[in-house]
Amino acid sequence: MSKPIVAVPADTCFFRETTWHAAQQQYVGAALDVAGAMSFIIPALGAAQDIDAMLDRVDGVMITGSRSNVAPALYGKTEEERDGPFDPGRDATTLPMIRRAIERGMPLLCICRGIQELNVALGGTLVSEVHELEGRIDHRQPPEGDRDALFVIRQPVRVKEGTCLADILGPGEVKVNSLHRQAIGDVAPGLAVEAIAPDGTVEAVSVISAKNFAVGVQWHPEYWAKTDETSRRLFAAFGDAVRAYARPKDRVGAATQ
Ligand SMILES: N[C@@H](CCC(=O)NCCCC(=O)O)C(=O)O
Repeated sequence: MSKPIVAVPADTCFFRETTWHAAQQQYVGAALDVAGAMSFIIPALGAAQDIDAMLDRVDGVMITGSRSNVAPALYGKTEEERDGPFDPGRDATTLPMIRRAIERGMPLLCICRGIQELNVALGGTLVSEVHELEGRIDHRQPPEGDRDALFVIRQPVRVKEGTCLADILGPGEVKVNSLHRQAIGDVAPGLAVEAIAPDGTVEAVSVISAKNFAVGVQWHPEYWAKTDETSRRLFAAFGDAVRAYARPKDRVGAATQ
């Protein structure tokens, strides 16, 4: 059986005087090395693309983190300067892809911005500048250091009993990294909260009606997926789901050879 393939929606980036559609090495590398899945990076071109035609050709969807934020208008909020930076092309691609992947029963892993997109896609809201909210801790990346320092494993989160995540990680406390200014506000109907930070910030959710693995995490399991057991287990579970989803299609392929 060839390695399964996951769709990875790109960020819109601008460098060398032009626009690129890109995904970071840490995500596609963890998908290949730990989940055992190849990545098709999907341009952030929104409705101009046939989402179903793309999903027909993959075995799962991984929504990555990004420094950009979901447009506030998508969750009924008036836009403020502090809500940016934005990536409307990514929003226009990820939100319909998330909804369609769930409807089709495809494995779905949403990371950091990805959990925020999952929540908005299903009707929830976000809060900005979490660290300024009463009783909340600072979830932003550490103020300095190299990339390893920014993604250091440092924050406790509690995985709730009886959840999808508890089946993968075990219930109780795990340590994660944290690099986000926004967080889930109103949890979307159809999402179950699976893990929370000590200040009550939602750190993981799952799709209640999902016919497959459909999990969002606010932290970054991709970064230490090879060496951190909590991170590794999450990516391994995603890979198992993607391979199981691919198997029937692989048999069809073999049958027609
Ligand atoms: N922009 C959102 C989501 C944060 C996120 O995905 N961070 C990852 C970026 C880290 C990096 O790649 O440098 C928020 O701030 O909440």
